[in-house]
Amino acid sequence: MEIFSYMEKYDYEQLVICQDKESGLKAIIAIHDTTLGPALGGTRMWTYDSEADAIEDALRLAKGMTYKNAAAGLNLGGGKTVIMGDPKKDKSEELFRAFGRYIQGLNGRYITAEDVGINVADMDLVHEETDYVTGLSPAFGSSGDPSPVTAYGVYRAMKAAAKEAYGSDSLEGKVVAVQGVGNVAYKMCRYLHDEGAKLIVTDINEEAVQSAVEEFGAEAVGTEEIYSVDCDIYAPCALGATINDETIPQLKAKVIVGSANNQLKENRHGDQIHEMGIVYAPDYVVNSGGVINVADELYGYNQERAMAKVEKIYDNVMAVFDISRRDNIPTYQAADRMAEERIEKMRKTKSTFLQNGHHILSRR
Ligand SMILES: NC(=O)C1=CN([C@@H]2O[C@H](COP(=O)(O)OP(=O)(O)OC[C@H]3O[C@@H](n4cnc5c(N)ncnc54)[C@H](O)[C@@H]3O)[C@@H](O)[C@H]2O)C=CC1
Ligand SMILES: CC(C)CC(=O)C(=O)O
Repeated sequence: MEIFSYMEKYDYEQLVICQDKESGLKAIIAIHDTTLGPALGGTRMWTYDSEADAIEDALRLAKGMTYKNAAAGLNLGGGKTVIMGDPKKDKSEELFRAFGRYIQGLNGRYITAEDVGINVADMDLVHEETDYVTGLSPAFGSSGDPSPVTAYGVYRAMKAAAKEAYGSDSLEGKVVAVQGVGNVAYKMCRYLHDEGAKLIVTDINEEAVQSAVEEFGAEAVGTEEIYSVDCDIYAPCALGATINDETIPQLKAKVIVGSANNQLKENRHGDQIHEMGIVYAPDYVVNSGGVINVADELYGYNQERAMAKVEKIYDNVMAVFDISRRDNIPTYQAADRMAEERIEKMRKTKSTFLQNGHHILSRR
């Protein structure tokens, strides 16, 4: 990848490569756009095949956060970190504290939280070195693990998409094919099961699958089978790019709603599923519950206030469907339009000179 051309094409602000020999830290912090405020986005720890893959993932995820935060109505820009390493083997206090020092060095331009491979205890270690971290233990007066709230938001989004596709938002009797039953999806499955949905699940982690079978009476299928099962709703909840040339022809679902980031491999796949009449609830509108919850920490965490905003994910998804119908565009474009319009309006508002500026972080 030609890094500068890529950054120029999608208007990225900054890419920070962090290396610490002592702890083995190899982290990439990508900041996409800070028009709305400091960039907030989680840290992912993953065994990437190459440095180029890691950089590309950080960049793509950071841009997604700009749109997610804007569409959710947050006064925050978009950024993300990836740490190259195996979350089962390579974690240490030194690594997370070294990482925390790099974040502190950005002086509030970027605030982090959990993502795949990272937990609350890891973020507590990062907090030893920086204030610019959220999703800390409730013992710090913080909001804790964002995944239960993300799960609730995805469930609400699924109800909105069901309303759009079937005229009723009840999920009773609906068959939902869940790809990846990790932190978010497992909790999402509980809401679906309680409402009477039938679950088909897959995961590379056998234990997680077994638990879903036992607790929710889910049917287990292989990782490649999940695309072609007979179902009403496909819920991609593992990693990104699963809506692609190979999988689209296999899909039987009428609705796609899941927690994974960057579900469309390319935009043209969003066009394709739109033409097929599939109701696609755009990923970053659907999975914004976690970031809405951790962002509330910046005002002094209040669970009731945060959950009131998470409830609105239902309306946000509906607003995307309305824009899609009004402008006759696929839903992924409708979501982008909603986010971009907000960023542009705020860019104009913020162009008025203010002596000492005002910053969301000054409230902490
Ligand atoms: N945790 C959160 O609050 C948020 C998570 N997300 C996104 O949701 C997705 C899931 O996140 P978490 O549940 O936190 O992560 P997780 O790591 O707990 O869960 C992911 C699950 O997918 C499974 N998996 C990986 N590759 C697979 C494959 N090829 N086929 C089937 N299963 C596979 C993993 O074994 C794991 O159980 C990620 O894309 C993440 O970026 C988005 C917003 C917030
Ligand atoms: C998990 C979050 C708190 C933020 C994030 O990185 C995301 O929404 O993808």
